[in-house]
Amino acid sequence: MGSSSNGAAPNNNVDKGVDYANYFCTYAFLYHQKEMLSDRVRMDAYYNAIFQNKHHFAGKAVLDVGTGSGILALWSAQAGARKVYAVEATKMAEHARELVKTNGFEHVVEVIEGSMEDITLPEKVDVIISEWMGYFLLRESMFDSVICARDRWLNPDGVMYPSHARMWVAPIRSGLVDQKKIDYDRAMDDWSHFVNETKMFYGVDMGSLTKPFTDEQRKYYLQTSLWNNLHPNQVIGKPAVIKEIDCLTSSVNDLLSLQANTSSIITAENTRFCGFGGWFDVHFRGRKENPAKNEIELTTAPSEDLGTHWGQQVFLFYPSARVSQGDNMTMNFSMNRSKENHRLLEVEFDCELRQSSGNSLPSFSKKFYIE
Ligand SMILES: C[S@@+](CC[C@H](N)C(=O)[O-])C[C@H]1O[C@@H](n2cnc3c(N)ncnc32)[C@H](O)[C@@H]1O
Repeated sequence: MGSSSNGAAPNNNVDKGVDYANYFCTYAFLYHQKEMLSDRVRMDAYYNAIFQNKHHFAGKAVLDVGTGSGILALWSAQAGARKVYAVEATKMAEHARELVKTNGFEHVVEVIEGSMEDITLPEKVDVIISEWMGYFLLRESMFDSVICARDRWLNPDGVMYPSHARMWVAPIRSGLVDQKKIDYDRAMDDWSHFVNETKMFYGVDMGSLTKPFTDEQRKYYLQTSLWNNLHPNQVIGKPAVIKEIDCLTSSVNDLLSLQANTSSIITAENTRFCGFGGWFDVHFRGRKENPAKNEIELTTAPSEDLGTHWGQQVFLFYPSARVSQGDNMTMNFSMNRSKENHRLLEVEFDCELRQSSGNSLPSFSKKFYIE
């Protein structure tokens, strides 16, 4: 990432072996690639973005950052690309190479096994395509690698696929808030029995470990965000955008620490506020000088029919609070990367609820881990 021109390169000191074990290794399995390839919302969005905008691909050089099975590289070739460089860090590159061969595009797609940050291409490219989005958009921090690729290899008039991204949060109701408290209480009851029995039967007092065990369980059950497929009727307030990203210009520095002050009007009548749901969308718009003919959106918002494998991240507040239509929730949102693992995130909400009557409830805040 050394040649990044407009962003810091904070991950130069990441141990590659540890990063492989923690992150890349799952992508080497076909079952994991299949999960992404079976996500119809994701597949349709990328497919339509490419085939409804063939003018961006026909006769062009394309770079697919993190090609996985090679699907986006193959579609780019089918849409008429002159050359596609398909870069993949894991051994999945071998399967991608096989698919390129059996689908008859060996003369166009070159699969390169290696990390995007380390490899060299013989030319600059007209298009960078990548499916880099993690849970709540930025988990996995893979967009860093796309930024690195863009700064090194994209022609000055090149286009990014996707071109834009947004992060959203909204107040929600969810029965999970009670369930997680019950699970936590059970785990702590079980610990009490365990301490008593260990003392009684084996003569050792484990009581001094109650505090660290409590911290551990509290983090797991009450302070870690959850994957969930929310139904739209669980969203009880107006969703708010907390971050907008222009993939052509944003830098790694822009993503290291996010802050947003925003608010949401409660839209549901007399209900429970249980926390926040978070999701993202990405857009394929080309660039101003070379726009898409058909703009495509890929959204991971709560949906009645087809969800995505990203679902939504749910941040639960216990106990829940009664809210009513017209109440105003103000939020101070911040998000940082975990110090232990730059691919994981820590999120903090500072909130205040002003009721439609004019009363303000005491402010509340909570920190969550996205693991
Ligand atoms: C979310 S998957 C997408 C796979 C495929 N493009 C698709 O859309 O089905 C991301 C892929 O990028 C690869 N990857 C992530 N960071 C990379 C990097 N810095 N260099 C090369 N490959 C990378 C992962 O191993 C994984 O296979």
